Amino acid sequence: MAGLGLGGIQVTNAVKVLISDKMDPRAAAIFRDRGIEVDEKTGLSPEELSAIIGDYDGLAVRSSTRVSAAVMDAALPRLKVIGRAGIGVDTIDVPAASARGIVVMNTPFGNSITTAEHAIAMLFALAREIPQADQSTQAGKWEKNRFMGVELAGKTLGLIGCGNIGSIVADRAHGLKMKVAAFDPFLSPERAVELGVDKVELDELLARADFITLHTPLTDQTRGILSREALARTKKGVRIVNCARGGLIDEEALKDGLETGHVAGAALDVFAKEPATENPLFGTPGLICTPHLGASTNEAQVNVAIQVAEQMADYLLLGGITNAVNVPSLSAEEAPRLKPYMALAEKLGRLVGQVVGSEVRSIDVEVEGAAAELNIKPITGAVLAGVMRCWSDTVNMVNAPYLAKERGITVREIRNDGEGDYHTLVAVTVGTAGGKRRVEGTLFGNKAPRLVKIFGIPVEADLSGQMAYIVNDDAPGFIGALGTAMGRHDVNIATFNLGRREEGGEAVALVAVDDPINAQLAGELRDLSGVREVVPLSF
Ligand SMILES: NC(=O)C1=CN([C@@H]2O[C@H](COP(=O)(O)OP(=O)(O)OC[C@H]3O[C@@H](n4cnc5c(N)ncnc54)[C@H](O)[C@@H]3O)[C@@H](O)[C@H]2O)C=CC1
Ligand SMILES: O=C(O)C(=O)COP(=O)(O)O
Repeated sequence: MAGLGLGGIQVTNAVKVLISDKMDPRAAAIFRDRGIEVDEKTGLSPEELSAIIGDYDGLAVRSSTRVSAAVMDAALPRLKVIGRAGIGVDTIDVPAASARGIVVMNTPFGNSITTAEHAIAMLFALAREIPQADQSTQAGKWEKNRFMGVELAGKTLGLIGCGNIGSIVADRAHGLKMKVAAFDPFLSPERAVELGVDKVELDELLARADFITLHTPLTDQTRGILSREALARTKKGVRIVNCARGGLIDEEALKDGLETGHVAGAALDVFAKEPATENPLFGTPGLICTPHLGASTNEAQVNVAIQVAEQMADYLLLGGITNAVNVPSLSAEEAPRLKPYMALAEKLGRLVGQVVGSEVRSIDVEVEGAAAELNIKPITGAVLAGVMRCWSDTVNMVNAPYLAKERGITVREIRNDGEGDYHTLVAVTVGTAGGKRRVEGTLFGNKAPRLVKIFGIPVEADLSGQMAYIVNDDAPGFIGALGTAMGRHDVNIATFNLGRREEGGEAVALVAVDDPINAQLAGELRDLSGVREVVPLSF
C-alpha cells in the first residue's frame, strides 16, 4: 500500500502538524494526545511558511494563513492535509490542493451560531448607531439629540445566502419580529417554507430589504454580488451587514452609497483585503467595522479547534475523511473496513494499468457481494490511483479523480446486486483503443487481496512485489523453459500462478519473483516458443 496517499496507511515516521494561526490550545493538545507532534508558529510570511512546510504532514489554519499553490509545492511530498478551523476555504487554493493530492477539510458548523450572532449584533449596532454613540458619550459630548435609531421589528431583512449561517440569522430575526426574504439559488422551496423565509430573486430582495446581510462563500459567482449596479437597486436608507467575505461587496460603490446617504449604514466584519489596516471605506459616515471577529467567541474557537484537530488526526492516523471539501467523506469507523478493499482496488488498478499502458479511455469499477455494501468512492479512488500510478508518481486517491477527468478518462461505478462465486468482489475494466480488459479480485478472510480472474481467465494470485504477467499457448514444456530462462538471469521464482481459458488454449502465468525482471530477461521470455505477451509488473 505504500504510496496510496491515504492518511494512516503510508505514514511510517512520526506524524507532524503545523498550526499556523492562533487556535485554541485544545487543538495542539488533541494532536499530542493522539501521538502527533505539533509546532505552533503564527504570523509567518508566505516565504517563511514555504521554507518550513515540507517537514509537516498536516497544516492547521484559520483565515490569516494563505495557502497558495507555491506553498503546497514546497510542502510536497509530505503534506497530506490542510485543516481549516472554520468555514471559509477561500484562503486556500483548493483546486491546487486537489491536483496535488492534498485533502482540504473545514469545520462547517463549529462557528456558525457565533457568526450569525455577530451579524445580529451588527444589525443592532447599525439600527441604533451604538459604536458612534459610545464614542461620542465617552468623549463627554452627551449628544442625545444626534442619535435617532430605527426599530428592527416589522422591517424586512434580506439574506443573500441562506445556508447554515443565513438560516440561523433568519431564525434570530424572526425572534426580533422581522420579515425575512432570502436570495439563494440553492435554497429549496420546501426548506424556505420550513425556515419561514420568502425565497426571492436578487432584484426583489434588493428592492424590498430594509436590511441586507450577506452569508455566501466567496466564489467566482458571488464575488461582487453587491456591485455598484446592485447597490443602486437597493431601497434608499438600506443598511447592510457583511460578516461573510469582503469580496462580496464593491467597496468603492458602498463608500459612494454611504456618502450620498442612499445607504444609511454598513457594518463590515470582512474586507476585500485583509488584514484591513487601511481601507478606502474607513472614516465614511455610517460605517461600523470589526476586524474579522465573526467567529471569535470562546465557544466557537473551542468547537473549531477540537473539530479540526480530531478530523486531521483521524485522517493522518486512520485514513478517516470528514468534512473534506475536495474528496468524499470516509468515516474513521468505515476506514478500517475499507482499507483492505482499497488495497485490493489499488492492486487491481495497478495490474491492469501496467498491462494496458497509458492509452486509457475508460475505467469501470464494479463491486459485488459484501463490497457492494460499502462506500464505493474510496474504492474507485484507489483503482484510479492504481491505474494512473503506472504513468504518474504523484497520483494518489485524492487527486486521481481530478487527473482522470483532466485526461478525459470516463469513470463508471457499478454496484451489482446479489452474490456471485465470491462473497465479495471488486472488478476493474479498463477501456483502450484496442478494446476492454477486465480483472477481478476478492478478499481472503476479509483482509487479504487476491486476484481471481484476469482478462476472462480464472487465476488466483497475491499481487505483490515483483511479478511477470505472461500469456502463452497452453503446451507442455513451457514452464520448464520459463524456469530455465529465469535461472540464467539469477532470478528466483517465489510463486507461480497459472490459469487457462481451456486445455491447449490461451494460458496466463503470474509469476512472483524475488528479483526484478530486466528488459533483457523480458525479451528472452518473449522469444520463448508459444509466448504471446510478457509484462514485468511491480506492486
Ligand atoms: N466573518 C467570519 O468570521 C465568518 C465568515 N464566514 C463566511 O460565511 C460564509 C457562509 O457560511 P455558511 O452559512 O456556514 O455556509 P453554507 O455553505 O452553509 O451557506 C452558504 C450559502 O450560500 C449559498 N450560495 C452559494 N452561491 C450563491 C449565490 N451565487 N447567490 C446566493 N447564494 C449563494 C449556498 O447555496 C448556501 O446556502 C462562509 O463561506 C464564510 O465565508 C463563516 C464563518 C465565520
Ligand atoms: O470560518 C470562517 O470562514 C471565518 O471567516 C472565520 O475566520 P477566522 O477563523 O476567525 O480567521
